[in-house]
Amino acid sequence: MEEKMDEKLHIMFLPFLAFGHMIPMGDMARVFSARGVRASIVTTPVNAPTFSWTESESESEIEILTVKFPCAEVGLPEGCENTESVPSPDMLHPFFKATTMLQAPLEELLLKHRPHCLIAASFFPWATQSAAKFKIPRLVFHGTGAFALCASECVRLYKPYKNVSSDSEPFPIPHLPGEIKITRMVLPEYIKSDAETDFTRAMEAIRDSEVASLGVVVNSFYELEEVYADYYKEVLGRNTWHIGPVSVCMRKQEKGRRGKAGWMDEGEVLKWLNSKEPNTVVYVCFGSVANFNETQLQEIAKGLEASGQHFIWVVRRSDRGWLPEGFETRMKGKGLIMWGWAPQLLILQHQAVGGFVTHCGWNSTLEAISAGVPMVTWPVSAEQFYNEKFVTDLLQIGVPVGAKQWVRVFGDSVTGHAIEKALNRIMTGEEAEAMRNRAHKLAQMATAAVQQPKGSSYCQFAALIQHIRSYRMP
Ligand SMILES: O=c1ccn([C@@H]2O[C@H](COP(=O)(O)OP(=O)(O)O[C@H]3O[C@H](CO)[C@@H](O)[C@H](O)[C@H]3O)[C@@H](O)[C@H]2O)c(=O)[nH]1
Repeated sequence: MEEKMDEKLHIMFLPFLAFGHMIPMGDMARVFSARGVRASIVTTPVNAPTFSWTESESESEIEILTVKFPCAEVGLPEGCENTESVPSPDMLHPFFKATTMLQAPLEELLLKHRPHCLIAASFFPWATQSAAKFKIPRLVFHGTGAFALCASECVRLYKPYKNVSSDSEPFPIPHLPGEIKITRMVLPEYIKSDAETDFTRAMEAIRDSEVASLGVVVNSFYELEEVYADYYKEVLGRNTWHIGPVSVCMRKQEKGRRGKAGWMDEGEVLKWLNSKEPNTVVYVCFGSVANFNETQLQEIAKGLEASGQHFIWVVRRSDRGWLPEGFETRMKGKGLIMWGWAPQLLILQHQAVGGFVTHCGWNSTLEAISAGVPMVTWPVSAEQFYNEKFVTDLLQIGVPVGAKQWVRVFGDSVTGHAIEKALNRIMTGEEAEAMRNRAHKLAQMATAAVQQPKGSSYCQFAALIQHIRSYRMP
């Protein structure tokens, strides 16, 4: 590209069409915009409202560019434009196919707007090549932290699961600093199988495009995972910039507007929390993908009731028939069920919240770390079992509930008693106190990381901008 030192830098964002990507990339675009960069986000019409944090469009500093999502072309119902609205697991394949068809419309936008850099989600492996056609560098956004990126790459490279005799035999992840032990049960099937499938080919394309890209932006901060940030960069050879936690930079009025509209007005939720003492409420939420069957939901209800703790529990369905008899009446004032979606960031940051039962999606994990809240870890799928190890073994700010099996969407079964026990461990007693102290220190570090002029993420952001400005595509 031509000399660009004087013109306003323009970064185009292409988030994957899932809340776990759209939310942090939206936050990230806000961070870039707040630091004087022109930011635009490419998405589809149904997902566009996810990126409107302000009352009116004219107030927004971020340009939203929409492209049509080819639902009909792949046999998806009209309006099915993000992973949450995919009606059944067998429709995920057409959904992914439709995402590959966004390549041509993206290229039209790249040609028209000529950004200085494209930050695209890892699930768009073709984005590196598309951007290169216009001599635009591409950065990759994975959505997860350096620890999980390193752990999964070491498992892929060294295949340690081949040398154990049973699914439950623990083995260390070779070459990964820290003697981290896992079992074959926490690995997805596609990793363990030698068969070549569409999925394994897609994963390979993702890796190749990452290597060919300008580098990786990580929503995390260097001090949190120093050893792994260095390992990812120096041993695995990826150019990386840790510029998070991006959610910490969101303005107060934007925090309740992430994702989609909640089941309850945020003012009402805060009022309810204000009526509780500090560190007495448990927040229970499993992100935007994981799900549980009715038996498991009943066990969660039993565990919450038996623990005696106050709680806010987000349940991603609207029918109530499965609730234990009289549960809502008994829990009146004590517990709040939010049917659908909650303003998670505001809840985690409230002083009444003292514990978080989480599936260990990276955004939830990092949001809890940044808010100084200890966790009960209940991983389900994706890279969540690695994040659990990070929280429990390395950071020591959480206790595992005991989920042992990687499952695509529906979580492994856990008894109410196990939930009650884990809740008591993070909420009361000496162990809880020690975890809370460690969590508070990490939260202070997270805030310091994004602060000017010396915060590590603040500085890495400046270095990234400098790198983009001076970079010349070969
Ligand atoms: O009621 C809710 C539920 C979720 N959230 C927000 O939604 C995001 C959820 O993200 P995450 O915790 O990462 O969970 P998933 O939605 O499951 O995210 C997917 O994407 C992540 C990033 O790649 C991965 O780490 C996960 O494993 C993967 O399942 C977070 O910002 C939450 O604050 C809300 O605001 N309200």
